[in-house]
Amino acid sequence: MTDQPQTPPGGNSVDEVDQEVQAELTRLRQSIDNIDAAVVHMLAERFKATQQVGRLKARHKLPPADPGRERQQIERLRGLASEAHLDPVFAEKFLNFIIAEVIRHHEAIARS
Ligand SMILES: O=C(O)C(=O)C[C@]1(C(=O)O)C=C[C@@H](O)C=C1
Repeated sequence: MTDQPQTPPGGNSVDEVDQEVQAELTRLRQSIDNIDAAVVHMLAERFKATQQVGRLKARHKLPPADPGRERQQIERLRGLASEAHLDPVFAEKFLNFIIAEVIRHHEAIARS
């Protein structure tokens, strides 16, 4: 990730690019950093909510996973992604990745 060469073969080094290009890159990266921070904060809030779901499920001996609910979420998210011009396949993979982690947490709560 960070060990990529700074200068591709035949390309410009970071020092060589025009100052305007550098300024544009810096501006865009600031925006990316803000978005990444928002994603982290939103994920933290989501995990706070799912931890509560995990405790509720454990207390009432409900199974950690709910495949029916997941199907609904995936359908909904794929629709939202398409409307937002985001690849729905990526959106589905992303949601599945998060849900797999949530199920792992639910299982740990149920065992504890
Ligand atoms: O809604 C639930 O029942 C949850 O446990 C939350 C959640 C999710 O992360 O959205 C996680 C696991 C389930 O399979 C479905 C959804």
